[in-house]
Amino acid sequence: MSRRRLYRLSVTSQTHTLFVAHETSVILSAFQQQKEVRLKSSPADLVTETDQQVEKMLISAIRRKYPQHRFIGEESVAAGEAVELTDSPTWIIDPIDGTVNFVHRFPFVAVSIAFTVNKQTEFGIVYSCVEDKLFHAQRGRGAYLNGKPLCSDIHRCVVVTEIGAESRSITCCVLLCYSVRALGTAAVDMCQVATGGADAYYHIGMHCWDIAASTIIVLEAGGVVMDTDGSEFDMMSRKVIAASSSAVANGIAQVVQAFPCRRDNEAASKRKCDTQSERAVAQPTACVLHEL
Ligand SMILES: O=P(O)(O)O[C@H]1[C@H](O)[C@@H](O)[C@H](O)[C@H](O)[C@@H]1O
Ligand SMILES: [Mg+2]
Ligand SMILES: [Mg+2]
Repeated sequence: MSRRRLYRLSVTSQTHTLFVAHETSVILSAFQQQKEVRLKSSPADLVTETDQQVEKMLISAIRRKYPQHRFIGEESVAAGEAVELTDSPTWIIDPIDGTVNFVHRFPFVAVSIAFTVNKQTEFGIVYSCVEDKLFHAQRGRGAYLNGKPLCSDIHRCVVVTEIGAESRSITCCVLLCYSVRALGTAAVDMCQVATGGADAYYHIGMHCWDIAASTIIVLEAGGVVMDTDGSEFDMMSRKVIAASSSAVANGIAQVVQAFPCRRDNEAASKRKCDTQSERAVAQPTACVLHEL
């Protein structure tokens, strides 16, 4: 039987510095510059040349070391590559999560990288560039923020969610007795659950590359992740609830009003036409949010 290669994520302060220096200097230097922006699926779903440049840099750097590995990259998929998660070692990359923020210089932009083998996430990294916060986790070895262990214990009633590119279909509901926050980057939004800064995060319509890394960070910090209907989490379903406990997650699942959302690993052509039908089908619902 082939020896299963063990992949270790050794994020030392030196790696942190390396990671920061290498990948995000491009993002940080472009952050203050004028940008050439293109629309993708909606006015809340943008791409810049920096998104594409950083994804190319990451993939070519990893491919030099691991030529057999596979990739699911947000901008490669946007350019027509299929989303296909197999048992092969696979890197799931969002080069800039929070591109709308990046374009508007709203200081929450992150690089999100997850690594899976046999469809199981081995480690995840979310680097919030402007904040200089490196969230990372390796399966079975805990979750960390800038080298310090994370624990998602409950103390507050804060829910993080987003009304992003899917805003034509507002997955909104009556969220009683919660304070609601949204940072504009699904990856960093979800990491707030791992820090204990939020009780829960939920989203319908994001993509696997938005949350593949933050999912393992929440789990390794002691949190739970599930589908918005309370069933088992499926990274390709574009529906997620992350929470500090099953009780909180199930409480959110009871009030989230889902809308139809084509899976990430559906054929691209099907995915596009369904976006149109999703646009037609889903009606914005009244959203009543009660502050504490
Ligand atoms: O396109 P990027 O990588 O910026 O990811 C964002 C999505 O575009 C939004 O729809 C979604 O609502 C989240 O904001 C997510 O972070
Ligand atoms: Mg993203
Ligand atoms: Mg992105």
